Amino acid sequence: MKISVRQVSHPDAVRTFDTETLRGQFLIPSLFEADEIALTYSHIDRLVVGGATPVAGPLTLESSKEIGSDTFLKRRELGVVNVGGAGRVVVDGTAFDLAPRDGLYVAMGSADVRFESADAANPAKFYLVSAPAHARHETMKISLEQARKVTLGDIAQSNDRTIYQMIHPEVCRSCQLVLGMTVLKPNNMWNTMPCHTHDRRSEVYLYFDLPQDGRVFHFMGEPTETRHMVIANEQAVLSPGWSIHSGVGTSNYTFIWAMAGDNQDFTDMDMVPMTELR
Ligand SMILES: O=C[C@H](O)[C@@H](O)CC(=O)C(=O)O
Ligand SMILES: [Zn+2]
Repeated sequence: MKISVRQVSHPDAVRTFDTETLRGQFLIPSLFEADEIALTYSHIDRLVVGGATPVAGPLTLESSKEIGSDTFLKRRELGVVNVGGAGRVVVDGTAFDLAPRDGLYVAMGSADVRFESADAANPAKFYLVSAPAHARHETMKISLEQARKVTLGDIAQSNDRTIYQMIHPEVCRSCQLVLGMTVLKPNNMWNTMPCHTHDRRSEVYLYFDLPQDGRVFHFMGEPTETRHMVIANEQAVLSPGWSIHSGVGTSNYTFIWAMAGDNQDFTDMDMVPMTELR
């Protein structure tokens, strides 16, 4: 297991960042490395973001100095979504089979968490997002069928999409984490435009289902100081509460959004009028 730490950036500093600095602060370029649990510990709401990619054998979630507890989930909760081939997560001896796109909420206090692939030739890729927690809620598998579905957008604005709310108060209880998957229909490229901020919560996006040479132009920054990052398949981007988070792809794609902070109200967004954007 490896873990790297990202400190926070003040929005006044971000105005001066060049491309490399911007990417160094906000882009997580590599999450799914064979036989590795690769994590980024961000100080925005202490979100830990990464991937577990078991190929040769199972992988175990370990704690570390950065986490500060003897087990990773002693004071944390974890959201998992499988974006690879079929796999299994074993939580304190209970096995949860995760087909592609299945999610799992792992309760605070779970001591032993293992990740396995069903087929080494088509390994599972477990996307992981963890936030600090103060109470135990039950570990629960969440398929897309169980998720709360919201359809938004239309093809004329190239943003016809389905939002699957997976870790959400109406689906699966959690302390802080709210997580889901947004699937754009073919010929639709835009997500989250008109855009928003929510200073009460930080957010992280994982973009996937892009072809090898496909890219998402992801927009971030204060509404009057927008910047972009060019993002490839299976890369993640951190979004502090003050930043917009929206993107347009060279083809349609899927992304997983996850949030933590002061509330779990998905609709608590400060919409940015188009006239305000710069
Ligand atoms: O705060 C909510 C998040 O930004 C996303 O859920 C938005 C999203 O999935 C979309 O518009 O497609
Ligand atoms: Zn948002």
